[in-house]
Amino acid sequence: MALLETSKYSQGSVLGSVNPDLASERQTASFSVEKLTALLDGGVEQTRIRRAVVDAIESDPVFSRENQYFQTQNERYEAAVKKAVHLQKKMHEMGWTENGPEYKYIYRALSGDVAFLLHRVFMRSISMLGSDKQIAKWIPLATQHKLIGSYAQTELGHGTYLQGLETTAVFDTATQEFILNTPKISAMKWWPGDMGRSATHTVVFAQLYVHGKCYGIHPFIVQIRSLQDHSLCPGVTAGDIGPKMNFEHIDNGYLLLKNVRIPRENMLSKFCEVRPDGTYVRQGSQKINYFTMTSVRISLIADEVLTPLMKACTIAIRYSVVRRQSKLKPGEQEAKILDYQTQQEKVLPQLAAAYAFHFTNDYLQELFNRGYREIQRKNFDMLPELHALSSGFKAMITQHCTAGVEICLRACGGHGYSLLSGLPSLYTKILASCIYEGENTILLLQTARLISSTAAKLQDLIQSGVKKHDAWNQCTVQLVQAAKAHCHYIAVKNFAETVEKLETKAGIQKIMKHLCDLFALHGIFSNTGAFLHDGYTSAAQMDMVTASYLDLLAVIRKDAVPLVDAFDFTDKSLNSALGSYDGQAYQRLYEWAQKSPTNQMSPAYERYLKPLLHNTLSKL
Ligand SMILES: CCCCCCCCCCCCC/C=C/C(=O)SCCNC(=O)CCNC(=O)[C@H](O)C(C)(C)COP(=O)(O)OP(=O)(O)OC[C@H]1O[C@@H](n2cnc3c(N)ncnc32)[C@H](O)[C@@H]1OP(=O)(O)O
Ligand SMILES: Cc1cc2nc3c(=O)[nH]c(=O)nc-3n(C[C@H](O)[C@H](O)[C@H](O)COP(=O)(O)OP(=O)(O)OC[C@H]3O[C@@H](n4cnc5c(N)ncnc54)[C@H](O)[C@@H]3O)c2cc1C
Repeated sequence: MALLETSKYSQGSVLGSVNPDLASERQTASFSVEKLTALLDGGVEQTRIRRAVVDAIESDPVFSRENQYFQTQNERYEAAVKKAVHLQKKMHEMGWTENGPEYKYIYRALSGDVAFLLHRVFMRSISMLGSDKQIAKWIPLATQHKLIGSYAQTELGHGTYLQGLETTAVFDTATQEFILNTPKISAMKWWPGDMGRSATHTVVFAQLYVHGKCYGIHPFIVQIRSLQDHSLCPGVTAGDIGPKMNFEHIDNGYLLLKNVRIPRENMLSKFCEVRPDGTYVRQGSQKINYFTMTSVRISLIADEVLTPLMKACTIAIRYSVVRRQSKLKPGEQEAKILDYQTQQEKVLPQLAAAYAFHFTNDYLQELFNRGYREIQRKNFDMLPELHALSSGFKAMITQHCTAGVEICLRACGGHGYSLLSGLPSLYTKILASCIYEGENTILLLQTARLISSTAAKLQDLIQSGVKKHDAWNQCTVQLVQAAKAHCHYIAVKNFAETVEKLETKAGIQKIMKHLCDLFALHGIFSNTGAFLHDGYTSAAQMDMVTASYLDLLAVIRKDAVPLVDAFDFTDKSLNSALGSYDGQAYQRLYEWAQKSPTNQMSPAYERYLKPLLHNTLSKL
């Protein structure tokens, strides 16, 4: 086997040679991988900065994820806190700052395996909903980690229906304080990240009461643990909610409040305020207090949703060219599984979606920044559109990418089911994105409030005497579908417009055009019924769609490995025995399995197995 020059990204003790089945795939790229990486990063300089951050993080043993698959929840949490604390030192050492060019690459370089995730959402809430005075007081403390924050909105009894939240904040004019209570078990805050063991403060969302009148949900800063000894503050009960499907590194917790008093100044008051005499004043929609969610629904797409799909595509496609199984042509050697059309039809549409949503994310971020600038000028006109788009795209993209990661996992057969492939962890983590920051169905229904076609049915039902809420409920399945289609259409349109503007040099525009066509055709191919039902396409046209779709699979298959190489993930960030740059999957699986604690002698032998076998033995 030729000892080919391995990428600087290959790791570990394996021979160090690239699997020739993988090497050959890199020799026929129709485009410049380096130029595509630079396009994804937004320029050559951005690629350089990102790689420098990756090198600095991955060369530091504290950030290693090598044993991650063998750790308990407690070990994962402790390691994540250690990394979060060490990161502060690292940032200082490297001269990285929150506003510096390196900051946005740190989380991706850590593969998100770091504590205090909700501390960032805590800070985002204060930046967006706090007055200038509150920002000046709390943001420096949070930036320097002189406190650790959380975001406590969801309760045991309510996550979706915010109007139903039961935590109360009653204004006491005499003492100029709010008194916070979670009056019954269903009011207990449940799920807030960093709440279980880390946070000293949190933003609590509670129903505001002044002089007996309820003003709806508002955000309040509450200290929950002592800054001296981390003991719980008076009236506060808090703890960890226990084992989860993933996010073992984050201490999701619960919070009970019993007559906890906080100063009037602790209600976040950029847009809503309670004056000393109890007068309530608000600027703009009352929903402005939901704005943190709107912003996080867009912020989470890149790191929590696109990166996992890109990693899953990288693992599944590299594995699909080193895994040979069964004979495609009699008499020849076993085929690479990526040569089977069905394998192409599994993984290549996911690859196209990863590129499509990368460009969708750029579009959303730009739209959000424009809307946020207006809101900062107290012009709330864009708020409804921002809400509708952030809700719809968060739901559509998380749903699409979660399904895509699962397809990549299943496309790797038995080895995909091993934690050592990296795929199960990617899947169980991305799955949560369909639930948190707004369960997807709910969010699609928010978008669907704009959808005209089903409005007609809604109108007919109401005119026929059906009550409005019943009529709405009887249309929700179609509304959800319509909202998804609406967002998918925008994603296709945006991808096509982006491709139009790409440089033709280096084969970039051509390969992006193929991916855009595949993404669009896959959308039609997967929803044949809807397109035929509406008379939008004829059966003959649908045959053309199918033919073009399947032809494109064979075309893109030739560039599949260079297309995932362009995502530029190091072996350490993939943390996958199947997806390494050198394609030595079998050697890594075997090598990594030896590290598993399950290969140390278990007490089960002496205690149970040996007596069983010997007892049986004596009878033989
Ligand atoms: C900070 C850096 C971040 C970096 C990235 C970090 C990523 C980290 C992610 C990983 C960690 C995950 C952490 C998870 C945290 C959470 O999950 S926090 C909790 C999230 N919870 C939710 O999302 C709750 C979902 N429910 C709702 O949003 C609302 O209840 C609802 C479903 C939208 C309904 O609203 P409601 O007021 O209850 O009733 P309606 O009648 O439906 O709406 C009334 C009108 O208000 C408008 N509206 C609703 N929401 C908004 C909004 N956000 N913005 C603007 N407008 C809104 C709605 O459209 C109605 O308007 P009209 O039609 O004009 O009446
Ligand atoms: C990993 C993770 C981290 C989280 N972190 C945080 C955090 O840091 N802070 C925080 O506050 N919360 C957090 N959450 C909670 C999360 O925001 C909620 O779980 C989410 O908003 C969904 O609400 P729910 O759990 O009440 O689901 P429910 O609303 O009970 O959903 C259950 C089902 O009911 C359906 N349903 C509900 N209402 C309607 C309706 N009107 N019409 C049709 N169907 C409906 C839903 O579609 C869904 O199928 C986290 C959750 C997870 C999984």
